[in-house]
Amino acid sequence: MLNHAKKPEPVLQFEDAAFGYDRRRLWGGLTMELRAGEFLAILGANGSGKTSLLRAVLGLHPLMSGIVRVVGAPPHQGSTEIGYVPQHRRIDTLTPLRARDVVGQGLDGHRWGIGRPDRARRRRIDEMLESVGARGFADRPIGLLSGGEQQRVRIAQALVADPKLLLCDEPLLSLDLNSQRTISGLVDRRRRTHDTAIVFVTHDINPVLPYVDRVLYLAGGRFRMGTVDEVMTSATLSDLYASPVEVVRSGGRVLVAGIPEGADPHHAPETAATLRAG
Ligand SMILES: Nc1ncnc2c1ncn2[C@@H]1O[C@H](COP(=O)(O)OP(=O)(O)OP(=O)(O)O)[C@@H](O)[C@H]1O
Repeated sequence: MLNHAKKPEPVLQFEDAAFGYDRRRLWGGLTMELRAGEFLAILGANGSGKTSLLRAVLGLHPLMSGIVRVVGAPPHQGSTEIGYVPQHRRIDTLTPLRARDVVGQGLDGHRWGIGRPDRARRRRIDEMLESVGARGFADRPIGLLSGGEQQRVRIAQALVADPKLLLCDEPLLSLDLNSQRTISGLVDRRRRTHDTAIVFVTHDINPVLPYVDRVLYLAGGRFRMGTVDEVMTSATLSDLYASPVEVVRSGGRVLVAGIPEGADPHHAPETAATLRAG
């Protein structure tokens, strides 16, 4: 019997896409598809255009050329298909919002927010807070929570309207190791339970190493895309940076040394020293 089942539509699609500001091109020639439940990590040098890629997906800035589609349609601001965790900034201690209010903001303008009785809305928010382990501080002012707690709340806000695509911009920045593990684990669980596709910008692959399906690595106007094993190698990164870069797998971690100075201050020189010592 012929199988007429249609291949599911990609959640995110780029076709020969190029991005830049004014006439300055940041990257180009990007063709890729992300399917439901896939976990894509975006790594790369500072200023290589990782956040800009998210801006293109959010419809905040047009591509220079090529095509980007979110669930088959051109991106547009306020899309209900996308949940977004912007780059981490500490929230002011005087912000007069409780954690649950911040999660509730994720429903404003969405189908869950309109015409629903308060009780249903409240239940939805409670479920979301529970799923990220934030019920215990649901009624505390957001500004008084720790960095890791605030980040749980931000993720709950991004997911509460049940998007098909979750974009996270450096969600682990300035979190301790435990919180990094918690946050990465939460994001992974979501894609497993809800088939949400994940785009996760990070300067360190290690906290998400167990979860990542593919890596998109941007540097110097070029990129490489593939599995961790394909991309995180000395040969691939040396080629991308046009300079010798050493990648070593040790104790289940990926250690990178020799990123050219100025290209990525997150990869501090001591990493190289540690590598040589190890
Ligand atoms: N609105 C804008 N107009 C003009 N240039 C911009 C704009 N936004 C960002 N840029 C520039 O584009 C480049 C890429 O910025 P982007 O934030 O996308 O990089 P990134 O890879 O996310 O960097 P980082 O790792 O430092 O967060 C930078 O040189 C930045 O200064």
